Amino acid sequence: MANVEIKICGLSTPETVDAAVDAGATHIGLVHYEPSPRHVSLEQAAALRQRVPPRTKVVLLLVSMEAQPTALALDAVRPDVVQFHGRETPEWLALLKQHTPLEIWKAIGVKSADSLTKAQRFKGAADRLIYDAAAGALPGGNGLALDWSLLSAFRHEMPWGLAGGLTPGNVAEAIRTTGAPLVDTSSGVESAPGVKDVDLIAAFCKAARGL
Ligand SMILES: O=C(O)c1ccccc1NCC(=O)[C@H](O)[C@H](O)COP(=O)(O)O
Repeated sequence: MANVEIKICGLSTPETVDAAVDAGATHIGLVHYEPSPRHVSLEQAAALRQRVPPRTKVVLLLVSMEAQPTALALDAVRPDVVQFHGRETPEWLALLKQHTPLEIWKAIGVKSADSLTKAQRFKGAADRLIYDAAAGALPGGNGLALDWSLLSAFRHEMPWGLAGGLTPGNVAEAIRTTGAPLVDTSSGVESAPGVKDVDLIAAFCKAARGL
């Protein structure tokens, strides 16, 4: 578990970005999606991005945005990775890939083993798949876990990560069960929706590393 990558998602304040970086998160996520309690404007996202040292990668989350606003968002924030969490198709992502050097991640809502098989159509279009629980009230960030046994039984052909309902208390077991090379949390390190807790962020990173 020592080498597992850790993404702390839905950060919206300088203090919690610093806490994630200090705790050794490999990625921090900024959600640009107005209905989310974790939404940050492009201006806020760009300012938070500036605080992050090069060893920590910045992931900008977008949901079903058109091409022009996507390009504007990437230009304003200049993330290392763009994660799509909506209805984006492999064709759309493949087109975007021709126009940006950024890493492209695609979130997949997992309901059954079939969800994993179907997600392989993103091969060549996305650089990594993030397996999350199926969408609830929001496309992501619902604090719901997927059935981890589906992932342990699957032959992964693409780089991937595990999201959905991960907490400091269950992340070690999730890694043991699924073999996830990257774990991603949002509500599991919050004291209320959209309010990140610096102690929970530190505890999550420690637990993910098996410390
Ligand atoms: O976090 C949000 O509010 C959000 C809103 C819209 C799209 C995606 C969103 N989050 C994406 C993430 O990568 C979360 O970390 C992932 O869904 C896990 O969330 P959680 O189950 O709360 O840990």
